[in-house]
Amino acid sequence: GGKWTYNGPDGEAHWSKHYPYCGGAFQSPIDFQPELLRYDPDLLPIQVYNYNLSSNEQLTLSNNGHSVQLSLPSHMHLSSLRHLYTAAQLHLHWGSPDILAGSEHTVNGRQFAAEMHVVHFNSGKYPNISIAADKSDGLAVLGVFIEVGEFNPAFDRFLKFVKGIRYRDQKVQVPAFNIQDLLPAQLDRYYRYDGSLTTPPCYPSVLWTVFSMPVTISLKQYKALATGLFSSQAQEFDPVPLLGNYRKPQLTDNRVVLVSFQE
Ligand SMILES: NS(=O)(=O)c1c(F)c(F)c(S(=O)(=O)CCO)c(N[C@H]2CCc3ccccc32)c1F
Ligand SMILES: [Zn+2]
Repeated sequence: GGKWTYNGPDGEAHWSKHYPYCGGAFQSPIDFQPELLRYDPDLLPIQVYNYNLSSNEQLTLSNNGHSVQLSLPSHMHLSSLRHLYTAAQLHLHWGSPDILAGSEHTVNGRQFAAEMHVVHFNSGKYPNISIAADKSDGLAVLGVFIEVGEFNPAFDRFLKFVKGIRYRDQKVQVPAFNIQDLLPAQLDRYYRYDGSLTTPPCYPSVLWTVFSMPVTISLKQYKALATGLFSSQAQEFDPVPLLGNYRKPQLTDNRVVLVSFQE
């Protein structure tokens, strides 16, 4: 799509000029404030299928100018939801090298260092993600909060290759690995609400599942993300660092956030 950024004249306050949904209702991310939360005992633990990819498969790691993105094969899917959702890609949102705050969703005002999104589309109803992207039941995204702490070997399976995708539109092939190792141990504790893409075109088409348990990566791993990437192309003169690629929390429009846990 057109050019949009996270700051300046094309920043998020201006997105709705070219992408009307960005100024609409049911936008994401949101702040999970205690008074919005309602426990729902019917929320089952998330079940992932075929996330354990074999290492002789290859995945495409790319810099799309807005994030670092890892393509995911179509035999990976989520099952415990009303429809069958097939994986498409995962990407991250992060802060800056000195400000370790870059998650999109926040918990009672607390922003985590980063956030990973695993994007799936409703393959039971739609042939591909582009068709599904603007349908109200089109997408299901898993959100994972990331804190800085212990080194994370699973994240290093792709973070160690970011040197090869420093500039926009660069891609590298990386050996596949068990994508479930990127998720927190507890898949039964999560926030659930209806929202949108957090980037233009901001379609209100996402069933959000954000795990309450964060994962950790080391400071060195975080810095690889926050200092290693540019949103500009390799041949451009003034390189634009890719950092702070998170949208601020949006109005809740009296939406209820269901939680699968009680304490
Ligand atoms: N935070 S988020 O999960 O809402 C989200 C993003 F933050 C994000 F950056 C992207 S993107 O494709 O990398 C770039 C802009 O669409 C997508 N891409 C999705 C949205 C629609 C679409 C269509 C085809 C392929 C991927 C996507 C996304 F769903
Ligand atoms: Zn995202």
